[in-house]
Amino acid sequence: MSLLVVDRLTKSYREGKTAVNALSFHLNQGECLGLVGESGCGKSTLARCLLRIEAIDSGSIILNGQPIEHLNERKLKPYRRHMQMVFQNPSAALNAKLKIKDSLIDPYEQFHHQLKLKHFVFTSKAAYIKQLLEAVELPEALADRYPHELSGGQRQRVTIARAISIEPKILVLDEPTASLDVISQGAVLKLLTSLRTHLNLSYLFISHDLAAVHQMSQRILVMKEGWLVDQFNRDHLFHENRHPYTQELISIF
Ligand SMILES: Nc1ncnc2c1ncn2[C@@H]1O[C@H](COP(=O)(O)OP(=O)(O)OP(=O)(O)O)[C@@H](O)[C@H]1O
Repeated sequence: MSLLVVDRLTKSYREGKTAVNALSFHLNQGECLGLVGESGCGKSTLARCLLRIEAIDSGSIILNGQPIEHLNERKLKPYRRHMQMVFQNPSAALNAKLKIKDSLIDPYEQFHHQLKLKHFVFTSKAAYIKQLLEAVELPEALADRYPHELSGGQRQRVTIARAISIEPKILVLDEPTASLDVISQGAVLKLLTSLRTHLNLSYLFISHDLAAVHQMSQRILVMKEGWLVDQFNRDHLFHENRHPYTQELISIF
């Protein structure tokens, strides 16, 4: 059974524009599914819909066999834990007034009643924070700093540590390296790949960068103007029967 099944998901904004059109796909346990498309094609809207940050018009989102699209906030809470998101801009995602350790502990404090951690061990707040920082290859000393005292790459590692802290099944990664320089981008992608294996995570990896999506993913979805126009195994990227739009993306690969 797939971990996440999305069936004919549709989302329009008030202006009448349909940002996501009858989109269907599935995500299997342990895989990285790439989603590529140019700016404005609806990638972030889809991500926000999956996380139920944004209401959908129609379609269904089935997480672990349970339709979640109509659940109210109270009933949604047990499912929220299983799907976490990493945003493009770590500065916006972290509270500037909180020390790193306080941002990192926040998901645990929200969800600890329902957590059965398998990888991390909670013996004390300090010991747990130390494990989280180690997992994303950051020095323990950063725990007492504020976000502005970290580099962009370090800040994104903190948001990744926070997302994995409650051991979700799925990470929705929305352009997680777009705000970073090329060296940090490569390092963060490498870290994400290693975390997926070690924590048995599944990723929806969203990017406008086909090369990054190809590097990270086992299967690839291509979106254009709200529609899913192509989907294929990563090894089939260069097949001649690719959609013309995918071929256009390949030409600027
Ligand atoms: N809150 C909103 N209100 C109205 N229209 C919106 C809103 N958010 C997105 N849109 C529109 O929906 C479409 C899809 O936007 P979306 O941000 O999902 O695309 P994207 O592929 O993630 O783009 P980018 O890569 O630039 O972030 C765009 O036409 C955008 O203008």
